[in-house]
Amino acid sequence: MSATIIDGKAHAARLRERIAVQAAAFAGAAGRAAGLAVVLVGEDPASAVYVRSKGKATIAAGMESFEHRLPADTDQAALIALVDRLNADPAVDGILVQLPLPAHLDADAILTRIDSDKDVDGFHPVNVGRLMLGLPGLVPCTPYGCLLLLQDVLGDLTGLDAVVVGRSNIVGKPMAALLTAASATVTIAHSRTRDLAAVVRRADIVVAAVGRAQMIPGDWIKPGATVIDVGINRTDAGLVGDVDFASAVEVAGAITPVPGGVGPMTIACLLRNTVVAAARREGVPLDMSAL
Ligand SMILES: Nc1nc(=O)c2c([nH]1)NC[C@@H]1CN(c3ccc(C(=O)N[C@@H](CCC(=O)O)C(=O)O)cc3)C=[N+]21
Repeated sequence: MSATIIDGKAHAARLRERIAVQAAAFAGAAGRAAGLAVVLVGEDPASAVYVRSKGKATIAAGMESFEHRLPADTDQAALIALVDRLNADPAVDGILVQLPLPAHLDADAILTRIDSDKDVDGFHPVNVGRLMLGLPGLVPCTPYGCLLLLQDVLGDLTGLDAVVVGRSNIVGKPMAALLTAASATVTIAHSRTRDLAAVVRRADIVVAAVGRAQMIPGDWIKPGATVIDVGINRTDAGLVGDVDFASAVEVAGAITPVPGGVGPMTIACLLRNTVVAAARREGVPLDMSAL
């Protein structure tokens, strides 16, 4: 039996339509479009591609896009000065500083400098704290997109066994927090986990976010489990996930492809966070059930 393929691209397109409705409602009430500023330091080609598709999606959703491209040798003070300017700019509701930054820059200091109410990545310590406490805030885009896909496939997640493979600040840790808040039973596994195969095998939900090409084979997957593959690995064979799709699709109940799974949801959730941030800043009510 072959798994249902979770169409992240189609799901993201529907979400972007609903966001566009809310973005128009915001613009009508506030007298201006919601604005997203993206900062790219250096010219990593993959980052440039992502920034471009994000800019297009922002405009298509009826929001304003501000792009700031800085040379690779930009120093900390100059980047801090730009963040301060964007923090103070009333037309900017969301700020995203593309990661990874060149090694000579202190990424933590930059992310902490962003106004937490404009932190559409949800990486600021204040938003991380809000997520852990269950307070309203801005939630990291990739894990939020994964949660939406899981709820679409499974409905209520209460009591389900979820294993998150990977403990990064941008995916693994916030993913575990969201699944916990959704009343799943959550295990965070990582490179030091003993008998990872056995840990993954007991999961109803597997979220793979380790960044190692095809490291989770189908025979680790419990029959019928839902598999969310966050990995985007460029190999000679093209773009592949952290899950070995060919073998996993034969065992899973549902699985995201790479590309066309989680990636498009990340961008849609960035737009979602931008309109949510804009509405909170201006005190405009939104239909959050649409988002
Ligand atoms: N501050 C920050 N926030 C981010 O959210 C962030 C970041 N930095 N740095 C880079 C990563 C990567 N990322 C992706 C988003 C969408 C796709 C995406 O839409 N991928 C498509 C196409 C992939 C392709 O063809 O290259 C897919 O999976 O179907 C990929 C990658 C966001 N990131």
